Amino acid sequence: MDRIRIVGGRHLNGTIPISGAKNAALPLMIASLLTPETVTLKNVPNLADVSLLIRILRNHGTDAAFDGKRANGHVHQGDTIHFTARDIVDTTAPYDLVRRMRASFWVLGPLLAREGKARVSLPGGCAIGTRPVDLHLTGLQALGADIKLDGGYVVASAPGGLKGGVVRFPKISVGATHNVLMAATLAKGEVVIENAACEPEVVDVAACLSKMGAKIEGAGTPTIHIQGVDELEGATHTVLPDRIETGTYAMAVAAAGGDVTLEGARGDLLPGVLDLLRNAGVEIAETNRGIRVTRNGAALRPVTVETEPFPGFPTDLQAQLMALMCRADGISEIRETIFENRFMHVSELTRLGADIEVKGDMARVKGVPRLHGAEVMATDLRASVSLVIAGLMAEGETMVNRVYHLDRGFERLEEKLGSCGAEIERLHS
Ligand SMILES: CC(=O)N[C@H]1[C@@H](OP(=O)(O)OP(=O)(O)OC[C@H]2O[C@@H](n3ccc(=O)[nH]c3=O)[C@H](O)[C@@H]2O)O[C@H](CO)[C@@H](O)[C@@H]1O
Ligand SMILES: C=C(OP(=O)(O)O)C(=O)O
Repeated sequence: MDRIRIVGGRHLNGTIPISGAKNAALPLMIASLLTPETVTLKNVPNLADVSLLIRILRNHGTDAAFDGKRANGHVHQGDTIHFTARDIVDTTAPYDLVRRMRASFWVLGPLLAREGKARVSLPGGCAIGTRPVDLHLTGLQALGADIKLDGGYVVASAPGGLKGGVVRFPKISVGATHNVLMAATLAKGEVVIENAACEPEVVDVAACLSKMGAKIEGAGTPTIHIQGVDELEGATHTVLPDRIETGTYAMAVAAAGGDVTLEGARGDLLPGVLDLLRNAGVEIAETNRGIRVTRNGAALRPVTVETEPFPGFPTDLQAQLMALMCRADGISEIRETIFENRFMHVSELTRLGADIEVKGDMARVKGVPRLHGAEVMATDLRASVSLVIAGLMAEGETMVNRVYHLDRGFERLEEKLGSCGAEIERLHS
């Protein structure tokens, strides 16, 4: 298993290109199941999750063709991939593939909408809570699907096609919104989704579906109206920049000190996060190239924040913020409201000398004058990168084990940080 070695204390200076968003690319790829024509996606990040989803889609009959760049082995910033699901050859998404990644469960809605049936294993993904799928299932049932659970699989059918209806989610779910939104595009009649997720990735998927001929209004607000159509066609769409990668590198620069431009980043995707960092003493400027993050010696002020659905502070940046606040000048309070078990980085940060006390969903982080390098273990995707951020601040060497979690969501992390002056390397074993 690969490991990442970091020697802390180096400032970061230069430019970091921001990749396409993993959490938009995955549902966009899945949306290609809705049409026999080609959906071309540009700016697809080169991540383990993307490769795994390509395997899953190929299993359903999708042809995934890369533009020449990747094939020639050149360094690239964003792949262009053409997805063509001319015929769905298999409506089963097997356990062995789906268990490794949460988003793979979202093939359920599109397969059901197009083929009238689907058999999809219950999903995996980051182990950050129980992560039920009840909202996905009741949402599809409201569109007329018959759903049974059989041996760890969701077996869904709608032989006459899905129909219009009102789906009112009792709780906001990004994945259930994606699943029902995609399914609704081919329903007979109008579908209204109430209490929908407003995340930019939902808006990006809706934009691509609209280019494919779907009739959608209200994406990005809590109420989405979809007028079902008989069929969808091909389209070309560019994946939006990754706001979680953007926030992560902004916090890395804040942690290490220095001056870095996050190229291609969009400030409008991070409302609240940039202001929170400014209040903590980090200089942030939105420029025509992206977002410039500067911290030159100023002390970090502590923060009080809780995670919330968009436009609130994202749970996917909670671990990174906690790492940063380990060196703040005072006590921060960070509350995790989305996932009940998303504090697994705390014990690893403690190995580096952090002073963190957890009570229920609240972490109280008392800033310390220094962190010191140690051997730590990555437990999930965002927890892993929080350890990298802590390693950049720590004195001496930090070794992050189990970095396969990182490769699910961060493209060329060592190269991006290394090119700005970080002492970081991947050790293959
Ligand atoms: C691939 C992807 O895009 N993953 C993101 C997606 O995950 P994911 O789509 O799995 O997260 P959800 O928005 O669905 O989860 C939000 C909350 O709703 C609960 N819930 C969800 C579905 C359901 O049927 N029943 C239920 O109770 C979950 O347990 C959680 O407490 O949104 C999360 C919240 O922004 C992010 O942290 C993940 O990075
Ligand atoms: C939790 C995440 O991913 P997943 O939903 O695939 O587990 C994430 O992207 O931070």
